[in-house]
Amino acid sequence: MKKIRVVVAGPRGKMGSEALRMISKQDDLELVACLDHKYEGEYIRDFDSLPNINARIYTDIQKCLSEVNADVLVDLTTPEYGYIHTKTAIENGVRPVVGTTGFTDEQLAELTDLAEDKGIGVIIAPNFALGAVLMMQFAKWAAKYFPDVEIIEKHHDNKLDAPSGTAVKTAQLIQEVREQKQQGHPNEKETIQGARGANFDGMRIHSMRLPGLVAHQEVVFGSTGENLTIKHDSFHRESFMTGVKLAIDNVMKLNVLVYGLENILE
Ligand SMILES: NC(=O)C1=CN([C@@H]2O[C@H](COP(=O)(O)OP(=O)(O)OC[C@H]3O[C@@H](n4cnc5c(N)ncnc54)[C@H](O)[C@@H]3O)[C@@H](O)[C@H]2O)C=CC1
Ligand SMILES: O=C(O)C1=N[C@H](C(=O)O)C[C@H](O)C1
Repeated sequence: MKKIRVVVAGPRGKMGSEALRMISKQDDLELVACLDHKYEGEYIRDFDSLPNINARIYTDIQKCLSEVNADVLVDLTTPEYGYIHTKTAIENGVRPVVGTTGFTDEQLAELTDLAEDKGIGVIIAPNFALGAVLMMQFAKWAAKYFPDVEIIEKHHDNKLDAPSGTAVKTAQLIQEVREQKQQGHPNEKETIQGARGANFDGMRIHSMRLPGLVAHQEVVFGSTGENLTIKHDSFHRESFMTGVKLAIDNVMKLNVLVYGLENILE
């Protein structure tokens, strides 16, 4: 069996280290290298907290991709470097699977065009947890009938981007079906700036950051005399790994960029 040769960017992070553990258990995946911003030339096996894998760490993506003959780059880093890594991977014919959130609309559009030009598969998934993907789909369905909606996302306090990628993707999916509407009282005024949350096409997104949280979201719909709440919780980062594996397998069959795991679920 030919194994898929994978590079992981961000191997010491919360998600990256979980991805290494997942990859180490798969017969059809091989971790061939990692990208970090330090520890050039060291090996994953030398870190006590990481699985015993004989993969070298590179700090220069160009050098890494020219030496290791990778099929897929899994990026779990930061918005700034995730974008650079994704672009460089596409330019080098390596298929990116990107969990990193916080890309701008312009960056997503540019990467979409680049993938199309090169005819290369890319998956950018703001959330790899299957339950979260279903939560977003259920919210899209509900929004056809309930145009009054607010999104509350709750994350650990080491998160760099707000709102979360999942909240933005949820709002985008809702926007596709929701009748355009400015919610709340037409004359409402914030006496403290930000009190009503971020405004996405008239919908409000509220971001909580607290120690102890992992990744949680509620989509709350309001109507006369009733509320509907669609809720998802990730209590452990293992919850994202089924989706990461699915994305690695599927990106090998694609020749365009897809944004959201729902596009590859049967
Ligand atoms: N799509 C999904 O299902 C999920 C996405 N995420 C996203 O994944 C990203 C990472 O999240 P966490 O693991 O929680 O963060 P983290 O802070 O634990 O890990 C990020 C890692 O990236 C590394 N890094 C920073 N600059 C780098 C560079 N230039 N090259 C290589 N590595 C670099 C850091 O050293 C760190 O180890 C975030 O954008 C987060 O929003 C997180 C959870 C699930
Ligand atoms: O940073 C995180 O932790 C997460 N980020 C993703 C997001 O921004 O939606 C996915 C998940 O919510 C965890």
